[in-house]
Amino acid sequence: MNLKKIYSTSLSLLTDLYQLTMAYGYWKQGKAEQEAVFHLYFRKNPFSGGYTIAAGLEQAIDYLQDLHFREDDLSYLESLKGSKGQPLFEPAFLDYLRDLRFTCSVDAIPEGTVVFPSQPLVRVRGPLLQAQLIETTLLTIINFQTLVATKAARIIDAAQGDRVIEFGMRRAQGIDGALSATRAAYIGGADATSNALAGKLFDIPVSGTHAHSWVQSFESEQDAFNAYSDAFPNDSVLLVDTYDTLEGVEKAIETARKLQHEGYHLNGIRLDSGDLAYLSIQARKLLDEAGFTNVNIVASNDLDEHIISSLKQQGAKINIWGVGTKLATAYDQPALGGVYKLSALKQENGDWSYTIKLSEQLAKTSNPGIQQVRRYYNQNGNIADMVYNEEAPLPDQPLIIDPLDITRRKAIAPGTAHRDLLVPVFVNGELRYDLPALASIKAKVKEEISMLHETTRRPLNPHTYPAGLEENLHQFKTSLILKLRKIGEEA
Ligand SMILES: Nc1ncnc2c1ncn2[C@@H]1O[C@H](COP(=O)(O)OP(=O)(O)OP(=O)(O)O)[C@@H](O)[C@H]1O
Ligand SMILES: O=P(O)(O)OC[C@H]1O[C@H](OP(=O)(O)OP(=O)(O)O)[C@H](O)[C@@H]1O
Ligand SMILES: O=C(O)c1cccnc1
Repeated sequence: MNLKKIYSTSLSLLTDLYQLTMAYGYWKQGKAEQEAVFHLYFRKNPFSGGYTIAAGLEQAIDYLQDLHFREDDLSYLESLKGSKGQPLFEPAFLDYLRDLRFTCSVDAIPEGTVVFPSQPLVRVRGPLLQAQLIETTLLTIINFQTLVATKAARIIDAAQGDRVIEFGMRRAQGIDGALSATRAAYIGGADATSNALAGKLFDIPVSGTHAHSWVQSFESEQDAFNAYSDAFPNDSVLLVDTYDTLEGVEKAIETARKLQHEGYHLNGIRLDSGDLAYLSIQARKLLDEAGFTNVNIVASNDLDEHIISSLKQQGAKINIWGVGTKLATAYDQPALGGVYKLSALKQENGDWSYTIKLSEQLAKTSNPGIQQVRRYYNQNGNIADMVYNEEAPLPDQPLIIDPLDITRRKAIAPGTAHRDLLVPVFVNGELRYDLPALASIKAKVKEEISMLHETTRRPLNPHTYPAGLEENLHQFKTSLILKLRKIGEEA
């Protein structure tokens, strides 16, 4: 399959087959237009961290806005056969799909917001068939970008204000993995990327050094450095570890002298192996002694937030961090585990019927209702988050209950400042959301993280931020669980 063809196709079939078979079933049952509410949320902060950064909404919006089945999609569906060779879908259903346009209302938490487990990042309300159909695509977009944006934020925190360049494309999960990872890493705080297409598509600053092959292709390391700096007299970062790192630094200093003589300056050196603390300290000493105090020291080699923190503690003299594999692939936790669950269905009499998915594990039992997330804060930062049912009245003094440990409760004093996190994105299929620029999403992440207590930010065994269900919603959920368990026992 030609890559160009993949990237120009409609995304309507970028879904699991079961979304289409359920759509057919709903249509046959006359349930296609029944109003339903789904929520997209995750159950656990990734990387054993204390917070998560929401990302991916812009691409989710793109997908929803363009949701329609083209003739080539319909021909493909027409060609699908059941086990007895009969067509999987009847022609009248394909006609229904041909005319289908997205008419749901969608509320979402803006990209770059700090979020916590069980909070809906996206709420979809509309015809059951449509709201169901979009599950997998929303999840594939939002799960991955949220994961990588969170990883990036942790790495940025560890770098304590130093520049971080994302180098991950070669190890990313395929082409879209690379592009999405670069976008999400930039949102999470990376300053630049080596990925030129992502630079072009998303207007992300691009940056880079050179590879070992550049040095290997010359007679000597010195020739290689001089030649590279001839091409980029003020923008060369020389990779010094092809043969012997500290000898490489000496040669880079020679090139820096040559550049200085010609009225230019060496931008930096890059270390890519060995003991990065020791080598950076020695390299800094050599550079400083030669008068090149402004030459940057870039480091790369399987870095992540833990190694960066350790190198900082060891007094490493690295001021730019190139981070690839472990960022772009979210190496230590390659999936977020976000889910999309049905929580309400409109009955014929116009009343909502609330639904949950039971599980032996409390964490896996979904929440009912038409949910909103309220964040309480004061001048020192965030106090607590509460998921509540928008359809039920809220008490003056709400009580937040941790769904996983009902003894963990937080009462909110009347008048505490708050804001609701889910904002309207589509109203009956019409886009009503001004997409923020990537740079402002990135700035938002910084601001959002600054609202968290340092104990919630710490990478290891962080304090659990108070986030839970409003008491009435919690009680309603408990009563639904008990009722459904009883039904199960009677059956
Ligand atoms: N001082 C240090 N403290 C903690 N971790 C370090 C330190 N120096 C380097 N590291 C990390 O240790 C790992 C060492 O990687 P590795 O075993 O591949 O060694 P290497 O010297 O880089 O070898 P190679 O030449 O194969 O790249 C990398 O993840 C690197 O970032
Ligand atoms: O280590 P990462 O965080 O993924 O950063 C990107 C890596 O990619 C390049 O080398 P490559 O991995 O191709 O070769 P190497 O392993 O021999 O250095 C670069 O020199 C970095 O080491
Ligand atoms: O520009 C670099 O130094 C670079 C780019 C990709 C991967 N590793 C390093």
